[in-house]
Amino acid sequence: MEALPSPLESARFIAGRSRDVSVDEEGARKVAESLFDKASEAAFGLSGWKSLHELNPRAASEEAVSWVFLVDTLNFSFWSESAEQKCLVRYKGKAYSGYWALCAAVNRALDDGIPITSASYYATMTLDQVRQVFRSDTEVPMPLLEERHRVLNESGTVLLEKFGGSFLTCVKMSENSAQKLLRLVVENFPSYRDEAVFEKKKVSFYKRAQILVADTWSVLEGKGDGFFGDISSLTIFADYRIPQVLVHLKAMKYSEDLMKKLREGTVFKSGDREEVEIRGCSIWCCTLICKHLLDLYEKKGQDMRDQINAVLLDYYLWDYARDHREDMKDIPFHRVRCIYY
Ligand SMILES: Nc1nc2c(c(CN[C@H]3C=C[C@H](O)[C@@H]3O)cn2[C@@H]2O[C@H](COP(=O)(O)O)[C@@H](O)[C@H]2O)c(=O)[nH]1
Repeated sequence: MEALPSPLESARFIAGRSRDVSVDEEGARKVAESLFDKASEAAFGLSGWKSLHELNPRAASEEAVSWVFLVDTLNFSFWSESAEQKCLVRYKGKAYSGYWALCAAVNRALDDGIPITSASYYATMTLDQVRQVFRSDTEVPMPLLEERHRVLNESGTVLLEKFGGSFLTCVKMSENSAQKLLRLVVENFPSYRDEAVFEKKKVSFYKRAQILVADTWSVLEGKGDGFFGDISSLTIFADYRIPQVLVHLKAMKYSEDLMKKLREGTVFKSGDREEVEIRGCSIWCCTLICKHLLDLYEKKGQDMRDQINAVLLDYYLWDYARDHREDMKDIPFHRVRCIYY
C-alpha cells in the first residue's frame, strides 16, 4: 500500500494553501497562554480519560482494549439534522447524545449479555441486530446504521482472520510504536483509511486510526503494551467539533463565503475542498498551540514533553466543546455524512 504524507505533513501542506480557512498564529498563541495552568493539572493528563468519563472502561485489560477497538470503529457521524430532535440512549438513568450515545449503547448491550465487543459476534452481526443494539430512545435513530453494519462485519472479519480476533494482538505487534500501530490499522482495516486529494496531492487525516491509538494508550494507562515512546507524534483528531472550538477560541478563521455555507447547514462531501481545508487547518492550528505551550514551559525551565501532546490537547478541547455547547451555538460545525469522523 502506497504510503501517503502523514497527517502532520498533510496539515502543513493544506494550511499553506488554504483559501477559506486560516490559522491565526496570534490566536493560537493566546489559546496556549490560556491553557498554561490547565496543562499541568492532573485532569489534563492521561488519567482524565477514565476519571472524567464514566462510560469509558475502568480496567486496563484485553476486554477493555476490545471495547476501545469496537467503539473507535464506529466513532463517526453523530450529528443530527436538528439540535432539538436527536438520537439519545438512556443508560443507568442518564440520557446520552452524540458519541456518548454510542458508548452508552455498547455498555447497555454488554449489560444485556450481548457480546458486542467480541469480533466473532460483530463479524457476522445482521443489520437487524445492529439496529437493536444501537437503538435510540427517541424517534431519531443513530445516523448511518447501514454503514455501521458494513464496517462492523468488515472489521470483525479482518480481526478474526489476521489478529486471532483480538485487537490487543495487533497492539503487541506494534512493539510500543504509535506510528507502527497507526500503520497496521490503516493497512489492515479499510474503513480507517481517512484520506483525500488536495490540489492534486494525496493527503491523510487518519482521524479514527489516530484516536484508536490514543484511546488504546489511554485505556492501558500508558503502561505495558499501551506504552508508546512516540505518542507525541500523533496529531489531534480532525472531527467536526475541534474546528468549531478553534474558531470559537479565535485560533482559526473561516472566510465569509464559508461561514455563510456553514450557517445555511450545507452538507459537504468527504474530500470537498472546504472540508479538507477545515480538517487540515485544525490539525495545523493545534500543532502550533502545542508548540507554544511547550515553549512557555521551557521558558520557565520545565520540559513538559511527557505531559503535553496533541492527544491530551485534543481530549481537552473536545471535552471543552462538549461543555460549552451554549457558548458555541453561533459557531456552526461543518456537516459531512461519512464513516471517517
Ligand atoms: N477530536 C476528537 N473527536 C472526537 C473525540 C471523541 C470521543 N473521545 C472521548 C472518549 C474518550 C476520551 O475521553 C475522549 O474525550 C469523539 N469524537 C468525534 O466527535 C464527534 C462527535 O461529537 P458529538 O456529536 O458532540 O458527540 C464525532 O466526529 C466523533 O468521531 C475526541 O476525543 N476527540
